Amino acid sequence: MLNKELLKGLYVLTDATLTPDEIMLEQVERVLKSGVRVIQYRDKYTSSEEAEKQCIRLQALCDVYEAIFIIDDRLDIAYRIHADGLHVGEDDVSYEEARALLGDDKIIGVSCYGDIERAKKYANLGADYVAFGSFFPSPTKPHAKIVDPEILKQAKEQLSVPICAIGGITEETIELLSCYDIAMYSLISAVYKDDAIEENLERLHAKI
Ligand SMILES: Cc1ncc(COP(=O)(O)OP(=O)(O)O)c(N)n1
Ligand SMILES: Cc1nc(C(=O)O)sc1CCOP(=O)(O)O
Ligand SMILES: [Mg+2]
Repeated sequence: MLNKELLKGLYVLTDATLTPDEIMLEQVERVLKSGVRVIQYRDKYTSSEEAEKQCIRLQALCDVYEAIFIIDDRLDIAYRIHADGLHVGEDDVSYEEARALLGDDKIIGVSCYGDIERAKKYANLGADYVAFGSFFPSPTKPHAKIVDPEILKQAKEQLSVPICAIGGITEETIELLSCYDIAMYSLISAVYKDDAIEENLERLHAKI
């Protein structure tokens, strides 16, 4: 049975550039050994066949650490490999379709950008978390629209599901969000910007 209580703290995503397949498993295991318990595979380019093989490896690794493994966008792979969960955005498969296929026990997160009404809609439909952002310029997603962090205050007041922030979150910017007392902070480059993964995570953990 999935432990949805683990939906808290740092939520670390993979990246086609910063975590290439040949070193991804080793990097993710270092992240898990540092105490992170929510991992996401996010890759827009790899073929479905190769992505599925990598997701099988990542799910097995997360199982060893009793961590949650979520796949971005790719409902077919999440279903076929019985992944812990899926993350969907506005241009992806619908939340409703994903929930119908994956069932109630799996975790489904929804991107809500700067839209509190979208978050309320999907939280009411049963989304297990909602993600807002980007709050700061993101090296990984430079064209993402910047969102006012005040939406996190509204979300805390109006939503009862775990709230997640994403976009340009670093050891400097995370301090600007910690006052909102949200459940999860999603990040990529602040962790994998260099090979000092453990030190990067230690500094980030100290800020939340
Ligand atoms: C936790 C979390 N939040 C946001 C995203 C963004 O996903 P992405 O597929 O890059 O963009 P959208 O499809 O949501 O517009 C994510 N992967 N994880
Ligand atoms: C995957 C993603 N989604 C975003 C959104 O705004 O929806 S920003 C983003 C990239 C996050 O990477 P970094 O921590 O390197 O900024
Ligand atoms: Mg998406």
